[in-house]
Amino acid sequence: MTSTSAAVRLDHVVFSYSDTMVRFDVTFAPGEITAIMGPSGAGKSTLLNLVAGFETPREGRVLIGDMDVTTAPPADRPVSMVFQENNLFSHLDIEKNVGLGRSPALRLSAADRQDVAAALARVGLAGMEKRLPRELSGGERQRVALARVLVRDRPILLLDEPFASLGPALRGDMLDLLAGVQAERRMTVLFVTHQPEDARKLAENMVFVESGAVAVAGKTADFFTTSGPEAFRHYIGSER
Ligand SMILES: Nc1ncnc2c1ncn2[C@@H]1O[C@H](COP(=O)(O)OP(=O)(O)OP(=O)(O)O)[C@@H](O)[C@H]1O
Repeated sequence: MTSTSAAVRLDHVVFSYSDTMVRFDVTFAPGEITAIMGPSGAGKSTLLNLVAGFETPREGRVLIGDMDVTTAPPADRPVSMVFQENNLFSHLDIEKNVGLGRSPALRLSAADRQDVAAALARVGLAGMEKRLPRELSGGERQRVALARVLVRDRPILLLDEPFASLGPALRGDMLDLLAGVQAERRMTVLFVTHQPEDARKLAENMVFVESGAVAVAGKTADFFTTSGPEAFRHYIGSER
């Protein structure tokens, strides 16, 4: 089971909430991880919501590979999403929460159940199938969300500060897990984070969003040199 890599493109997209307008014209490299950084309120979550289909552009197009998904409902897009929290249904055990990635009605074949078990083992949660989300730590809950991504097996993964509420050591473990999973599946990953070191560790590419638009896009390594973009250096508080 392998997702096929696909680019994500926002082609001259314009979108507005009541008093905020964003304009995005950007392409995310297929099969790679791109960190999306920028000040609070810059429009990072809005960008992910446009790709996921929770918001629809007023102008422009959203493309996933060759597919124009501009007006497609979220369920029809080849996308998985993990938020900072509340990814799981509290009344369903872990196995069912992961199974939802395969069948929203939880009609699971024997092969589906095997995939659920394999995904839970892959994220280090074998044996916890019957627990409820409240019986897990915050880090374990995010592992469950990742296991669901694995059984869903879509080519695009959107992550909105998924590890922000975890301590540094745990965050490091989760980044390693995510890097491993991405290397196996070659998903196109858009990873919103406020942590420069997370971007540096995980993401080959970086998109810096400011005031509702992409201010700079490039290789992550270039952002961290002394001649990296000034807006980014200012944002991370570096005077280098
Ligand atoms: N549902 C909404 N209705 C109206 N305005 C909204 C809505 N969601 C976001 N906004 C506004 O759109 C702008 C961009 O918000 P967004 O959540 O995309 O920013 P962000 O970069 O993800 O911020 P943060 O880093 O704080 O999560 C903000 O000014 C915000 O107040």
